[in-house]
Amino acid sequence: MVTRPDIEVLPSDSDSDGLSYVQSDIEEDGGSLFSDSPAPIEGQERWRASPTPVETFGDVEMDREWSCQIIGEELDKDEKTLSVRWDNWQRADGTNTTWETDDTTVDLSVWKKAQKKHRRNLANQTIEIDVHTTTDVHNTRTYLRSQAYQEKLDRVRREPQPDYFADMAKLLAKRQGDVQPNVIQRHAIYQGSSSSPLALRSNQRASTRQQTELSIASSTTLARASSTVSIASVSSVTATSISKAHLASLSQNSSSTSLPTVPSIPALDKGKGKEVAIPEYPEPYSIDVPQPPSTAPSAKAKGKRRAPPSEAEDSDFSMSSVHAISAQHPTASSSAKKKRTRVIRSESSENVAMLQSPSPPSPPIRIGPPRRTPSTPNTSTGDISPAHKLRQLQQAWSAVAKRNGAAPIYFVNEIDDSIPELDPSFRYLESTYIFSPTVQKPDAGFLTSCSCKDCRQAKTCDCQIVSELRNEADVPFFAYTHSGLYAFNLPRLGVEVVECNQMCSCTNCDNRVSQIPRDVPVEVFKTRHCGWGVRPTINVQRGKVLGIYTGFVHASCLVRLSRRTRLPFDSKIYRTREEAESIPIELSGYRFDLDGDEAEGIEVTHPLYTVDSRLHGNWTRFINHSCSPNLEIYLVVHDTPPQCGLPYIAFVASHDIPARTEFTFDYDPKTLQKLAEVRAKAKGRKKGRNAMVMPEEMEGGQPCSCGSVQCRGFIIV
Ligand SMILES: C[S@@+](CC[C@H](N)C(=O)[O-])C[C@H]1O[C@@H](n2cnc3c(N)ncnc32)[C@H](O)[C@@H]1O
Repeated sequence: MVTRPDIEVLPSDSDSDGLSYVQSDIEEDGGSLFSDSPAPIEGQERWRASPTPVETFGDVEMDREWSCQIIGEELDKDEKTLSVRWDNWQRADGTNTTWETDDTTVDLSVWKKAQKKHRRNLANQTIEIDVHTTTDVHNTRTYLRSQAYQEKLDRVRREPQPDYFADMAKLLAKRQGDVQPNVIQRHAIYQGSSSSPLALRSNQRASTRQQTELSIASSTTLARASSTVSIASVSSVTATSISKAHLASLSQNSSSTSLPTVPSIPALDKGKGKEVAIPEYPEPYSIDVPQPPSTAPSAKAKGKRRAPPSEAEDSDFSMSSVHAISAQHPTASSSAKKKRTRVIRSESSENVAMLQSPSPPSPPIRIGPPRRTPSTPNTSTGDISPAHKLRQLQQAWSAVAKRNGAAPIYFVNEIDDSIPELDPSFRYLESTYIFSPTVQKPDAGFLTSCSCKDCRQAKTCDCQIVSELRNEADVPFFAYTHSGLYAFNLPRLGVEVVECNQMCSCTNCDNRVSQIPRDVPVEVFKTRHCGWGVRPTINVQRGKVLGIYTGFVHASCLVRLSRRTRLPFDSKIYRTREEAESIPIELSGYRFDLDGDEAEGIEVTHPLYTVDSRLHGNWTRFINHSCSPNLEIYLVVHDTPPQCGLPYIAFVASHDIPARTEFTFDYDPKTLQKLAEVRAKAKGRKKGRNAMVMPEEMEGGQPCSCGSVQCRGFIIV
């Protein structure tokens, strides 16, 4: 109300739709405000005054009250002109609006307040408008809009800004699910010596491998067009202002906390395992030595696939549990059987339950020479018999295997009363690695994925196109047969089979053979000359893929990284691979270099890793060497890009293997070649000694007890 001495101004209804904006606030084309206004002349100011002159009232009666409403405004470059509608005045032609300058005595407060409110609403609605401090507001379409920007900017400055980086971290974490948001860092090029135990050796030319520098900056080299998640796409949906460097630092920060945690008591099964059809096995601890069926079930018939378990899911059982159990173990009682039934049915708490429930009465597992009487646990002292410990191992390992959809693992000792030497903290991992904090496992977004219908067509399956598995015409080919057996068609040792992965749209394709849960039950048994070994309880067909070597993966140049990691066998910290190789031979036999396939002297361009199965691992850690082996190994990847040096080592039957025949593989196939060369040179020396001549670099090997007629006499571990 009020104000101008000569005019009474009615308050305008600030919320009414009657607010009229002479200068449209949604004028998108930057053109003139009115359709009849002349088009702007190039180079001229856009903010030109309306050609309409400001009216003067002349000699109007000054003593009467004038009521009016502001109905709009027009903006010039520097000043605002208001359109005012007079209630008790009109021209001869009936029009009753006039233009008033901004310095009018009309009370503008209500109008301004209404305008401000309107602009605020506009600013709120236009959430798609990014606020950039660098934006020149004069490039926006209208003055009102630029005001809205300005007000929004002011508000954003006053209020906490959205944290794009936190959002991005959340997004990454969400996308990766269980997978840790790791990104491989740049690693210095390392000259690999490839002389460590169980090395996969071959004449592979490193030059055929691509350089692995999986920093975010170079991620595009890995993110093929078919990748369903790429950093590029991630950034585009969030804030374009996030630099890749920022993102990299984010990922790397998050990865610093990403060491997979391995619970000492396994986490409860939250149903993941239920996706898998778990074959029926005899209850692990209620069996005698299992009787092998006549034929091995085929992978296709039995092996339903499952998503690869997370490390935590896969892990499981520690020997300390054995001790915990043994301390509580009561004598067998009738109630034990009931409890046992409950435990077995309750998959979700299988290992936890093991700690609480007594073991069943001793089953007749054969242990020790037949003449000995099996000892029973002495509950008063906490001592338990070797037979009992074996049973507990069998239960525990089989429980984890079962949780992962895999067949049982039995333990048998028909030689003496020893048990396998396992560290008390040993944990069973059926099919995954545990990563050291220094290993930056690349996130799943870097995986190349496929969307093909038939992944057997290697040349059209995007996953396999990146593989080096190619024929002479450089065409990719499939690594497996139609019945899911390994085809033995790798051009050379060291070439990785690239299987389909979690990002592929095929969920159950034929290119996932090594990911099928093991359906061959195995028996860890005491051998006569080579410590503990392992054998199948059923016949195994040539080409059958049996499992992968699991363990703790660390960068090869840092064997021991953290004082928190308990390594009772070996407490020294090794800074280099050379130092690491100085560890006692009896301990080094459980390490597998993942780059052992590289030809010596050739520059290795990806980080070097070693899998150590002393504290974590599975049944494959018991596979002994033979100079006439019945297993072969090959490299396979499905949850890391092929170029980053983190393949799995898969074991495959290279012959038909009858049930209860020991599994063996050649720890160092390349030795054969070297040996032939050295022995050829040694021709002419005393006969008989020739057979045992060792190449210099093989000195330090240990005598081989494989018993094969083709025995080379020593093994390098
Ligand atoms: C990976 S472990 C195999 C499991 C091992 N036998 C055990 O009892 O734990 C490798 C170690 O087994 C022994 N070994 C394997 N094959 C052997 C062979 N042919 N002759 C002698 N010892 C062998 C060596 O001590 C070697 O360091």
